[in-house]
Amino acid sequence: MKSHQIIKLDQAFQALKAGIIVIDDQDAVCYCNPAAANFIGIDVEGIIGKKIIDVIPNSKLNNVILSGDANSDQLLIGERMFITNRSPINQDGETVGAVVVFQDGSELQTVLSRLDNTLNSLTSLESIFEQAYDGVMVVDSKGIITRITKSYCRFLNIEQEDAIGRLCTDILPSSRMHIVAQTGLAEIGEVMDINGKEAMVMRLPLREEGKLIGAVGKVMFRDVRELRTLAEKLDLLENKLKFYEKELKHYQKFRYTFSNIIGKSQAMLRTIALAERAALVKSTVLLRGESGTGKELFAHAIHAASTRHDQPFVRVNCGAIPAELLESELFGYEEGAFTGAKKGGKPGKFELANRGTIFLDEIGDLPLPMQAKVLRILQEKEIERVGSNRLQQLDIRVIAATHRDLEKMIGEGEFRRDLYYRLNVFTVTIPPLREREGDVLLLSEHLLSKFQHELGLSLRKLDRWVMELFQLYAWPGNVRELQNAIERAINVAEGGMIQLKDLPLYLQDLEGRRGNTSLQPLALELAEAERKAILKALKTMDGNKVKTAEILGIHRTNLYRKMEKYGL
Ligand SMILES: Nc1ncnc2c1ncn2[C@@H]1O[C@H](COP(=O)(O)OP(=O)(O)OP(=O)(O)O)[C@@H](O)[C@H]1O
Repeated sequence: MKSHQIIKLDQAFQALKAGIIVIDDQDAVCYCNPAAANFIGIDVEGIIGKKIIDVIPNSKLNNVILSGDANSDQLLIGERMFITNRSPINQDGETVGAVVVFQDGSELQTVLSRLDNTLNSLTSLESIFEQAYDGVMVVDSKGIITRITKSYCRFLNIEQEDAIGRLCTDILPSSRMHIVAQTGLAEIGEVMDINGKEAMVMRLPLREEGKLIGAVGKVMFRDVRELRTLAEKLDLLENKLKFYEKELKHYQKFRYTFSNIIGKSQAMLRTIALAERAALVKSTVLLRGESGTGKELFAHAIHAASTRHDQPFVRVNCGAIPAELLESELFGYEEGAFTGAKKGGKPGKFELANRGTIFLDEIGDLPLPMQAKVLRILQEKEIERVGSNRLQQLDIRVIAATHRDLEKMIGEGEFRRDLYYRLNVFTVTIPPLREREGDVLLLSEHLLSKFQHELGLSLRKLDRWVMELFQLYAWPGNVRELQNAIERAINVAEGGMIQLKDLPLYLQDLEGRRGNTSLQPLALELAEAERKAILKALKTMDGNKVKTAEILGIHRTNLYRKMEKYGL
């Protein structure tokens, strides 16, 4: 029975994954199972009978025989680490040998190093939790505080160790963390009283595998007044943004189409037809015509009817931008290009108009040095911001306009001939109002209803004399002048009719030459002839008023008075 048991025990040892070695009191190995032999790397037969020190030099098994005490630790055999357990074997009160059981520790080592890593991450997370978040509290499902940041404790006037383990309402009566931990419903942006201050907080439920396990609360703003200031700032910024967006849209969008151009006279119909053709091609368009004839209106309409209508339309008034700013306005600049340059730089008008149309209004007023630069861009179709050496390709359609006599300017060296040729590809000349038969009344009606609509007034009409005067007058300021006269008249007229007395004084003066009862077209004809004569003389004398007065045979002050009267 006993031997039967021993055989079974030996079989069990043979099968064991752990290594077993037994030594006698002479330190010689008397038993070694296959697992131990495998760990050591020698056959069982080669181990039996050998001194343990020759088999495993650092086994420390002989110490167990000497001390008679069991111990356990880690043992390195070659590169591998083993967990060892050593025990003395006693017989009749004497130590007759020792047994060591060793088990592969590599798996344990992996687990241990993972645990080490986890502990390290936990420490980092703890300090992040402390530092990154100002006031954070975590409670369990019953509302007991399990974690709370030091700064929150300072805010609540409590020690961290006194807070942990307490019910949240014990340290903060207005707390609702226990409720969120029960309902599972987040509360975000709630205002609560903390130590007499209105703070803004958020409370979020914590779940593990779908089950509610507690809640986390965070102070978003210690004092809602901070938030109000912030909101005000944000509001201001939003408003500014909206304003600039609107400005940009307004500025980058066409405002008129051909349908907004009023005119049925032959001269005007021909001009519109030509401009409509210009809209269909990509060529540069040069709009010419006296001031106030509608050149800008045509530029918008041409862009609106072109394939680029959904791209920017950027207008540059070449005469209105100071010469020293013109370059940066047109070409843009890089950050740091000059003192006062905006952070991040600024795109120029050409860049803003990319893929769309640039309208170079008053091109005749462009200073000579800039004419050369603009010409280069029109030729090369690429742009370089001020302070940059990066060229940007441009896809731009150019419409230019001027009321000035470019040919004369070229003769006087004020306008570059090469730029003139570049611009003078598709020229549309808009006739002055006095050459558009019938258009004055048509435009007057249109402008009357437009202004009345804008001002919310009931319909007013032009009386017979005003109509007559409007048709006789030469309108040197063209549609703009007519527009101003009608706007003024609408504002001063009483009743349903606009009369001569409602017109600007210089127009009334023309009318003043008539008799008291009825309009005398002859008087108006005379006035018109006088106006034309003055205009012609002024033109011939290049605007020199002393010479003009001389040639007309009138005194200079008289000339000034008449010029003012005729709006010259
Ligand atoms: N045919 C028209 N129909 C309706 N409104 C017109 C017409 N022509 C001009 N206007 C209006 O007259 C005003 C002057 O027109 P615009 O500014 O286009 O003239 P311009 O030739 O560009 O003048 P300037 O040479 O002084 O810049 C604008 O308010 C415009 O809307």
